[in-house]
Amino acid sequence: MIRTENLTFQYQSTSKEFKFPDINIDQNNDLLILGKSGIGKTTFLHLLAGLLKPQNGKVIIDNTETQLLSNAKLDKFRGQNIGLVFQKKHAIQSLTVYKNLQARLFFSGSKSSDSDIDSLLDQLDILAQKHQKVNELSEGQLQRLSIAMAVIHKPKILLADEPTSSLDDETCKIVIDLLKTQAKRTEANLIVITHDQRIKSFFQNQITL
Ligand SMILES: Nc1ncnc2c1ncn2[C@@H]1O[C@H](COP(=O)(O)OP(=O)(O)OP(=O)(O)O)[C@@H](O)[C@H]1O
Repeated sequence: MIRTENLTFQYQSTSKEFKFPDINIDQNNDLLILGKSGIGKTTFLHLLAGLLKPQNGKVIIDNTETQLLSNAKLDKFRGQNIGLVFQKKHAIQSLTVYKNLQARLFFSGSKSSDSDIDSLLDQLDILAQKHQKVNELSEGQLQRLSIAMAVIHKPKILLADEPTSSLDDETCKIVIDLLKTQAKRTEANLIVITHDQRIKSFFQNQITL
């Protein structure tokens, strides 16, 4: 469960103050956040993830007000409870798919059996690439690995930043289906931010910034 109250944010070097609408998502629900380029979608997502701290307002995940946590506690909380699918891929290039997932588990302080890892890679159709290095993967396989890395530790909240903007229609649908399936599997709230109008029909709950 995630909700926000009266969130505002201002980058240090600028005079513009962002004011974000309140969101309130119950367990197992998804939300699509739409908005044109530059409106503040990534900024909002970073506030939800605790990568930025708001000037005012609250971000409440389960019963934790994350903006009140110290930086160290926030890092730990994020590592355990939040899965992030970014536009830029965060895997370590020189390591294999499997080693990247193990590293992700290590940093989140969670455990997963080898058979669970295999099952996830199989669902994402990259099991054959398990022992391949990241720099040997195709773009589509990299995208699937970034989803695997975002969900391997079974986060409560799965946040995706423009996961489909560079994809063709067919792959776009596959990626949204994968995100939804994985969110269901871990009983996570899925929040997707995008300017990609194609994915509107996939989400019941939507807001526009
Ligand atoms: N670190 C920063 N310092 C100052 N201004 C920033 C910073 N990051 C983003 N901005 C500005 O804040 C505004 C919102 O940026 P943000 O990335 O949140 O928008 P967005 O809606 O995600 O855009 P896009 O769809 O193009 O990715 C933009 O005008 C951007 O230039």
